[in-house]
Amino acid sequence: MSRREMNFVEHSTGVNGLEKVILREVRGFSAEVYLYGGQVTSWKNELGEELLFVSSKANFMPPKAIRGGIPISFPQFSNHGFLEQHGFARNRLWVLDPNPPPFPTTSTNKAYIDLLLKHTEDDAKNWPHRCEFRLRITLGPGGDLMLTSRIRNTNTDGKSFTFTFAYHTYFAVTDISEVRVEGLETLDYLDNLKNRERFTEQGDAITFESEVDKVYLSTPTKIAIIDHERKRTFVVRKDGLPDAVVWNPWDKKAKTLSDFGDDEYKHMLCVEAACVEKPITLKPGEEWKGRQEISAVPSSYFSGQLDPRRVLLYSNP
Ligand SMILES: O=P(O)(O)OC[C@H]1O[C@@H](O)[C@H](O)[C@@H](O)[C@@H]1O
Repeated sequence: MSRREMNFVEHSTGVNGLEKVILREVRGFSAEVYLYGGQVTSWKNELGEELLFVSSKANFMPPKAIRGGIPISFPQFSNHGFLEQHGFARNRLWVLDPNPPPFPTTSTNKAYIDLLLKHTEDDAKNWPHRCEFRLRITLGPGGDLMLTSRIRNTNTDGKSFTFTFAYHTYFAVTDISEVRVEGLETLDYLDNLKNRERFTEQGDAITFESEVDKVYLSTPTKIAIIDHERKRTFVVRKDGLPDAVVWNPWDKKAKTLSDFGDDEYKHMLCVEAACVEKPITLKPGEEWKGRQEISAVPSSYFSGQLDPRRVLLYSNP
């Protein structure tokens, strides 16, 4: 199919009648986004292989968040505050943004949508602020998936607000015990399993043999997740998001999650571009931007560095 005939953006109905949007690119890549949560729930390569994990037990039913894909933690990461766990953005109905402010750079991407989350009077009871959260989700011609969040303080009472944030990305992996994460070695992290105590990561790349729930601090902008068995490497690139959360519930915790299969921990790993340690403060009228771009490449392309041809070809803004 030629690029001109292609339907890059299709509006459709998903599980339980929830509205979703399918993004497609010419070579066969696709992604699905639910308006509920403003949440990516599928990202497939040109062979139709699913790259994100969504639990077989996920509830696609408000008010619970969808377990898998890319939920958004806002305005509170996890339980680091007095709001509901991971904030409210992941269990609100977003709307299509009819008139998003332009991005400073022009791009020829066609498979994208703009979503908007407006803070309701109801939400304001728990979080007494006004804000506009604009989310652009783009599927690039090379299959890369880009999420850009623009959050603006629209308070009219002159008050600033403060938030923490994460793109809670669930990557699909073949076997967690054969997975390695590169880019976080020797960094400091807060261990959520040890009262957020601060430690320093030792040695080599990170591997997995038990529950992990860590917030790595001030990480490089590029992190690689290597799935040895599938010979696939996910590359996470991030901007405006200094931290990175790594989470896998392992067997015991998995059993306590009602929307997560007992053995599913073997096939997922969350690596989350985040801003946790130093919350962001916005004055009225100010805007913050945070961006995550993920790509999946054959592992042979990755040897400590991204393949330079891909970087040149697909580094879209
Ligand atoms: O079950 P939830 O609310 O989606 O959270 C899942 C996990 O999300 C991670 O980001 C947190 O670090 C964990 O502490 C938490 O358990």
